[in-house]
Amino acid sequence: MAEGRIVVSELTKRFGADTVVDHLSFTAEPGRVTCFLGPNGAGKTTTLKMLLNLTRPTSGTATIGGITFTEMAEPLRSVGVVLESAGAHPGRTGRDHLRVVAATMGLPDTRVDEVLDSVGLTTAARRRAGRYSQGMRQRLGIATALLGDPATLIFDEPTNGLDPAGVHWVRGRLRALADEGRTVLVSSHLLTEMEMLADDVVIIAAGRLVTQGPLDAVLDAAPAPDSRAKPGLESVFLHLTQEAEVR
Ligand SMILES: Nc1ncnc2c1ncn2[C@@H]1O[C@H](COP(=O)(O)OP(=O)(O)OP(=O)(O)O)[C@@H](O)[C@H]1O
Repeated sequence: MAEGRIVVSELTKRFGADTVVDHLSFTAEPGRVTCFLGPNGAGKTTTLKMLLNLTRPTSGTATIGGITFTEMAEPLRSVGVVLESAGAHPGRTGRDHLRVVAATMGLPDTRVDEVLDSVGLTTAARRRAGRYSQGMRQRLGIATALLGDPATLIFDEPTNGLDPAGVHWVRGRLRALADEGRTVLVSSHLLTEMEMLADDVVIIAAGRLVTQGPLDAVLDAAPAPDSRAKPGLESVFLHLTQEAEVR
């Protein structure tokens, strides 16, 4: 699955006079969960949109497996995406939603049943998506992203609004997907949860890279708030992003 590597290089986005992503470069590697972190308005969603060709970069490049999203012959089979806003039609059952998406990709209904099973949604699959709990909606989103067996998965705030069991489940699922060799990029604000999940972190503030690297290395490099304890991701994040904003 090495083909799923994400490479963001000198990516820049301006809206009028505002530079919201500023010469940003980072990578997300196959077989690892990379957590993409930054304060509100830092440019995370804009970066993900450029990666997925939902917004055109002002300059720079963002590639997945060496090519841009637009260059992919079968993007839905290469990249699975779970964005916060994405959802099924409320009047459609979960299974029917997946069948419609599968049909556009030329996939059989047997694949729908496989992904339903893999996210634990088989029994709820014949209920209308409009009646799903937040946790079921999140599982359906993940099932949709997995349909084409993509090498790369991109999640925007995957644990927002979930109860502790739901959060635990999503974390386990994302870990398993990375362990299968997939590239997993997760954008989130929830630092404690990300600390339990991340192999690598990419932290941005005001559109610029603040730091990136393996979680342990990022934590080790940070100045300890006191000599007794190793700092956690939250204190490192606050320290680095506040420092970046002051500059
Ligand atoms: N279409 C647009 N036109 C003008 N400004 C925009 C547009 N889209 C985003 N922005 C601005 O770009 C900046 C970055 O927004 P973005 O949504 O990428 O940040 P974010 O890191 O995802 O934030 P959050 O964590 O709050 O979702 C913000 O200041 C936002 O107002």
